[in-house]
Amino acid sequence: MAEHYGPIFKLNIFGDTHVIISTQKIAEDLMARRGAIYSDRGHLNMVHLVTGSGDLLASSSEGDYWRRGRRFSAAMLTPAKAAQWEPFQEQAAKRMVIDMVKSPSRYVYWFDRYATTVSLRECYGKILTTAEEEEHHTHKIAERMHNIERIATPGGYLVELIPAMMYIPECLAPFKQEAKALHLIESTYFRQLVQEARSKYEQNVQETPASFIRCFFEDPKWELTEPEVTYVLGTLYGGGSGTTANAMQSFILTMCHYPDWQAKLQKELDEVVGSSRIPSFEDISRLPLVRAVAKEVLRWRPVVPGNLPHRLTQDDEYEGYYIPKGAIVHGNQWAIHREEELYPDSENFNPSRFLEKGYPTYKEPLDTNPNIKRFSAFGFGRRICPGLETADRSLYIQIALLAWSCHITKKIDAFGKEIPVPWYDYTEGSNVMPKKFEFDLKPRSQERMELIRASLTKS
Ligand code: HEM
Repeated sequence: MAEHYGPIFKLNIFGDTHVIISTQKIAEDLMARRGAIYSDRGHLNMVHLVTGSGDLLASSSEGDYWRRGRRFSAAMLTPAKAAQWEPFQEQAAKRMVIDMVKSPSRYVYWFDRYATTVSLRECYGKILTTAEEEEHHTHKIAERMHNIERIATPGGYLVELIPAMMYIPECLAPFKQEAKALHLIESTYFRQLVQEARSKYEQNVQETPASFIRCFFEDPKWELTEPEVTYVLGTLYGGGSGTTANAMQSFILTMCHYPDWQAKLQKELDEVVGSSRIPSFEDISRLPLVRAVAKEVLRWRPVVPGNLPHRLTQDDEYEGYYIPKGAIVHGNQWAIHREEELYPDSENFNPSRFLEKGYPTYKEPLDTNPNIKRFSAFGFGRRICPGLETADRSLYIQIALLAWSCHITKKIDAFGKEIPVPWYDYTEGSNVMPKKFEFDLKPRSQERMELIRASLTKS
């Protein structure tokens, strides 16, 4: 569409103006530089009903609740604060690798479990001790995210097209009954997590581990009520769970398609880390290819290809182009990530674009670049993903450990032929992942697996 209509164009959908932006420059000019008027969100009646009163931070209007919730989230997720979770991320990544080797076909679960255990630890200080507990919470948050995805999908509910339906009494409106049931499930779950954390905190403050909720309990400056913080944390927990896991699924898919890049990744890890110790966060500054691969996976197969829609709060004009107040503005990541001037030969997965002089996206020094700070895969302006400092660490450590210890290939069928892996067969919705595909994953050596296992039992 962008090729046909240009880098910015308008669509009228059932009376709403939608503006589609397909270049980095326009996205930055409008959503970042004019962020004061481009940072509201569109209102979805079903999301509003399911989350109680529009309390999901990611979908809430740019009002007082969003500002306070956003301030709290940003303070919890600064680079310095993000670093404190590295030991848990390393631990969870090692467990992911060990189980992945045992059962690669359960890859979706292993990546989801990684994200769930890390998010629960960060948000609520919660440590899961049994496999049953892990399964329970991993499924619970995955199901919740699928429900939100489903109800937020355009065209799913008539009430989004005919807002007057909101006046129909609940007993005559099945959509309201469904929303109420979903609200009860998710709000009960989020509330239980907060209550459990509070009772542990009140029983023994000294023993309560660091977490976002502990910061909330200890400091009244956040000016959030407990019901509000319950949903802010619910958003961070949910936001951190699906996205990182989806990106890791795309990483596996990419390695199946590009074995040469996997070999280069393994070479970098072998040179920097060697075979007698495990990669850790301390190595990341000397692993530019690990960072470049993570960034290129997010560029090539963005997790949120259409970004989350921003809403304009007053009439605006951009280079002679009129954009009315209330317009719903889409930063089309899929197209932005395929801008040829920025990403030459953009259909090709090529981490060199961040590592070699001559590419427009090359940047020195290579001990900190490439990185994903302010990268379009995380959105734009005041609504940019607040979780990117923990997301990048999660991607780096999982990619480093997987590539150091394992070899990922396409699967071979009973006749010795490779089972093809699709280039783009993804789920629909705002937050996408590859549909289930087959691949093979083998340890590069038993010694490396043994090192991982031994380090796990030690800590
Ligand atoms: C690979 C991982 C991730 C990707 C690709 C991703 C991507 C995004 C994108 C595209 C947005 C919308 C930005 C916009 O509207 O312009 C967003 C918003 C958000 N993300 Fe992430 N995210 C990731 C991980 C995380 C993590 C780990 C957390 C929590 C710790 C998180 C929490 C949030 C929240 C709370 C919002 C809503 C912000 C707001 O509306 O003010 N995300 N994310």
